[in-house]
Amino acid sequence: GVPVVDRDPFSDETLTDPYPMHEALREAGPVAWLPRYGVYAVARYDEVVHVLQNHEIFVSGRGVGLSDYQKEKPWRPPSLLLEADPPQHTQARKVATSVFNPKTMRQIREEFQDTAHRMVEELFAENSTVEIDGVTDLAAAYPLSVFPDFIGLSERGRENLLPYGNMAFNAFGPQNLLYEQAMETGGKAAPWIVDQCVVGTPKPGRFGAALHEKAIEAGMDEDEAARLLRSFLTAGVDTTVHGIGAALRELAEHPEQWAALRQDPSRARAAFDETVRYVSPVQTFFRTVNEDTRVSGVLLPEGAKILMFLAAANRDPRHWEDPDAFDISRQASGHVGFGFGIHSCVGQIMARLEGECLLGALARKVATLEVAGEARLQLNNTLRGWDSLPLRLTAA
Ligand code: HEM
Ligand SMILES: O=C(O)c1ccc(C2CC2)cc1
Repeated sequence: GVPVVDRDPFSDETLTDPYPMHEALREAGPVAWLPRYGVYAVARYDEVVHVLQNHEIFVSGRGVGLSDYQKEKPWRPPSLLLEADPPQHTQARKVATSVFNPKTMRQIREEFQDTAHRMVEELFAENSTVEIDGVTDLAAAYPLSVFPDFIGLSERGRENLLPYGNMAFNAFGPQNLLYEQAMETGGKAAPWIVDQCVVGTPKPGRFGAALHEKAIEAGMDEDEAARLLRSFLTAGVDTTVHGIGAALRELAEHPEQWAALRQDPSRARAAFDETVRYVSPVQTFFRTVNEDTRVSGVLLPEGAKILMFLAAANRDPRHWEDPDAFDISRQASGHVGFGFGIHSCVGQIMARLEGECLLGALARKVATLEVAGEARLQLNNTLRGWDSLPLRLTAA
């Protein structure tokens, strides 16, 4: 029979320190059974990639959280990207990438770089040694400074973005206390998000309006065009905040890696990518088995939910050399921190741009980056990231 791993991936204890569970899951076998939630689990690199690649069998249209949309009502109208299968997904993805693409990133690169440099400079306005909170002062401040303007959101109400994203990411998990609390707080942020997605609301000439135009051109109605933009507001902020926060934490915890980045700031993009592999800000996602199938000999019946441990796959010793080493010179390509296959992250080009700009600015302007106190995790059913990160920085 299938190896049973009787652990709760969504408990505060496991969310705080998931590594023993990742090891237990990888060692249990290619597929495991989680009796706590009645779902299958894959934690080895090869099996996670197998599930992500076979999107006709392991579908997204029935929800990529614990809830099966064929059996339960979604908490909000399903995403046209994340919670859709071909052919609907194919059309939405084509519209998304017609505006969200490398050319667009080249157009905004200078603006993103200037904002990062200015933000790092301002840290040292009063003193050449400062103590900051790496989350509020940098990891959250930077994405919230560049992303809403890029989309063309109204100046007022941007404080709704993080709570709304936090709700969406908790909603992929079970209806535990984290879920309930996030739905309460995020529910208050939802009206502003919904309003900002309405066709005609985003500032003309910015990405939100451009996306709407392309969606309407492609034959979507205004509700679909609004829902497509909702995807970017949902996924576009909490993820990069946690990705950048994770990079600051790991660089402060590994002085030799900080020194390597200082020595060559052009390694900033690679440092961010290694962070996404090593920390995996998006820890897990589900798929639903759409027809009886076998994975490494294990029969998975139609209707089964399968939980993919992206973070465990990103440290699988069967795939990675010295997986638990944070090494910015590693060739991290192929990691599943941004997913894999047809649903792979459509925003990764922006996440990488933000990470590269912020870490590059730090590497050029900051001599030392040190931990200055106890960091505090922000627990979430899907995301791993810091709530606060005391750091001490000295200017170069
Ligand atoms: C460090 C930052 C980020 C991480 C770790 C991340 C991670 C992921 C992962 C793992 C997936 C695959 C989900 C699945 O297979 O079901 C995904 C998809 C997606 N991401 Fe990201 N993401 C990040 C940043 C962003 C940003 C900045 C945006 C938008 C501006 C974004 C928008 C999306 C969208 C729309 C999808 C769905 C794509 C589809 O289903 O075709 N993400 N992301
Ligand atoms: O389309 C969406 O609403 C959406 C929500 C969350 C994500 C996570 C994976 C980053 C992606 C897309």
